[in-house]
Amino acid sequence: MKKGQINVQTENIFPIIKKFLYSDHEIFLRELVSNAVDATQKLRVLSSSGEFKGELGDLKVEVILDKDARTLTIRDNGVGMTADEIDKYINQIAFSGAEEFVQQYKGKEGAEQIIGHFGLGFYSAFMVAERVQIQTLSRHEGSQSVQWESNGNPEFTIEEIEKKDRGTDIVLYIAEDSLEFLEESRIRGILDKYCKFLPIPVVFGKETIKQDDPSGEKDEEGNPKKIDVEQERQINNTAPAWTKSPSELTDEDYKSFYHELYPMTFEEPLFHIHLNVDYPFNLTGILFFPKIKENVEVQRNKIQLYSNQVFITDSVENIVPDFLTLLHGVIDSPDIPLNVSRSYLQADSNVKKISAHITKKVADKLREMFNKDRKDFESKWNDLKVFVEYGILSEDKFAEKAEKFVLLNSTEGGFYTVEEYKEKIKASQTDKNDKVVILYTNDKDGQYSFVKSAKERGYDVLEMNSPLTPHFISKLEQTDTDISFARVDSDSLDRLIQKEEELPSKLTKEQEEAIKPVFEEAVDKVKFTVQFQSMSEKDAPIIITQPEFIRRMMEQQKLGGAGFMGAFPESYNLVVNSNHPKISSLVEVEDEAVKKNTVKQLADLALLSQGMLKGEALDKFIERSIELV
Ligand SMILES: Nc1ncnc2c1ncn2[C@@H]1O[C@H](COP(=O)(O)OP(=O)(O)OP(=O)(O)O)[C@@H](O)[C@H]1O
Repeated sequence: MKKGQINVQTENIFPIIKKFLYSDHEIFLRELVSNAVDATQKLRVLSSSGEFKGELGDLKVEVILDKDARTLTIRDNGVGMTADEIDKYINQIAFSGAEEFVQQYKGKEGAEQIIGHFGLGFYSAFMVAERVQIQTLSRHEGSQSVQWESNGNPEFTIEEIEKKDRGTDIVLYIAEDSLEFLEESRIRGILDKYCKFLPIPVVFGKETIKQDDPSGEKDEEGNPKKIDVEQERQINNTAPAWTKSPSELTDEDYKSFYHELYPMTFEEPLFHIHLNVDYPFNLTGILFFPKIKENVEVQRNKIQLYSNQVFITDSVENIVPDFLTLLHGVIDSPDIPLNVSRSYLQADSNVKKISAHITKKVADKLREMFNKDRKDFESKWNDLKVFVEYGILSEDKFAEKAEKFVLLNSTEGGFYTVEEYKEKIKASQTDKNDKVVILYTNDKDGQYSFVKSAKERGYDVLEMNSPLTPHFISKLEQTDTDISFARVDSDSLDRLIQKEEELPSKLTKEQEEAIKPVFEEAVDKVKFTVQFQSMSEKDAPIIITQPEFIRRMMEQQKLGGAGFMGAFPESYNLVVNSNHPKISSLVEVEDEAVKKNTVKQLADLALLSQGMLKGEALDKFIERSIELV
């Protein structure tokens, strides 16, 4: 047997790093600015541990665009590098000086905030530059400044230069195919996206601000005169709200941070959760609950993922549980790697732990709000319900906890937990098979007559009109097999909540069969099935129902999630109340035309009461009604 070591040829691996390491070329700026921030943070750590004795000065990172020279420079006044350090950290790909530093200074304040991990980030510069220079002066006293240069061949040169200030300039000579990175607006956009909350000031370009005139001159109204002053434009807020402790922040601070995150959103969030975990992983962040209205989709992709205040991504699907993507806010964890690829992120075990933790925190927060101030919780319920229902449907762990605070809303106005509601209606709405039948409407006005009849019988009707209702109630039925849900218009009340006693019918089976064809003729036979039922005389002569099961399946299918059933044809029951005087007296009518007309009119009225009478049929109905008047 022979042992060996796989040999990596730099010439071959280099193009791969350049082209494929990051799918998005703009990432190079995030990497270089992160390195510059690291370099200044390191200096802070060294200074506080007494190893660096010089002046820190104003630590900052500058991004400088020179369109004429076609260069983009990232400048810092951090630790700098000696020629030896360049050799060690830059010339050896995938040897991370950052990782080495963190190991060495473990436990020292600030050391954990170092961003780099892999020792690859610097080379992302070659995704956009045809030539890169590092001009650097190390923090060590009496150091010689040096310049490293390479066109990514991968040969490099290193030479002594004159550089007075401590720190590093990374100079990118932008390549022909990447000229977009010489546009000020493009660079500004990238910095805004990735660097908005970095812990060291990052400046780019200039801005004009108004300042009191130092000469002390006053305007006409006697106020200090303002003059325009040009100053460096700082991109970032170095101490964003999530890095502070909740006790330092007021509700207003949270709201203004929300608007800092989403400048284009005007609505206020409902409430927030401040995350702060040290163990078993590090995580900070603030999650905001937006008002979730009907449309679930537009809300997504608002959570921003950061690692040590460096923006990573805002498409967090598959990283946090699906239902959490409805929330807004920031999650920051140094344990989330600055990603090499998305699939890497998804597979990362820390990322998985983090998402389980957030799910738990969110459920706990809702539970706490419910327990602490139920009235307030109820007042927010309309905005919360889609989120909670979605959570229950998609995460079993969340569902277990949410059982205690998910609310049902009666059309009479009250809010009940499932347990409370069951208790409330048990006496009147338990059927002969001991099922507690929960009646609901998704459209109080559209199903008005059904809701009214149910109430006249002493039943309660819930209002359930979220887009997730069909899935949600199926889930509740699975969890508690003692209950079943039925929309008020899905059958006659006698059938929906079957009791022992059945009313006797005023018509014999033969009589029903004899007049049935007249009803069948009055409506579209494919869509409607005619049935006779002995209901109360006070109920309507005809009602149109749509069986709960089929309708729910159709709705679930529309939402996605029950696609296996194939398309359902629209189908309804035309339920004829054999005890209604208008129906029972039909058998005595001799004149066929009168009989037909009466049935047609009654059927149309039933359709009309449900908004199902349209077009030509409606027009004919009106004509016939005028005739009758
Ligand atoms: N501006 C800089 N000032 C001082 N040292 C730097 C600077 N940029 C890079 N370095 C050194 O070069 C090393 C390699 O940088 P590189 O970006 O390739 O990797 P990294 O930052 O360690 O990890 P990552 O790939 O996660 O960014 C750094 O760890 C650091 O020691």
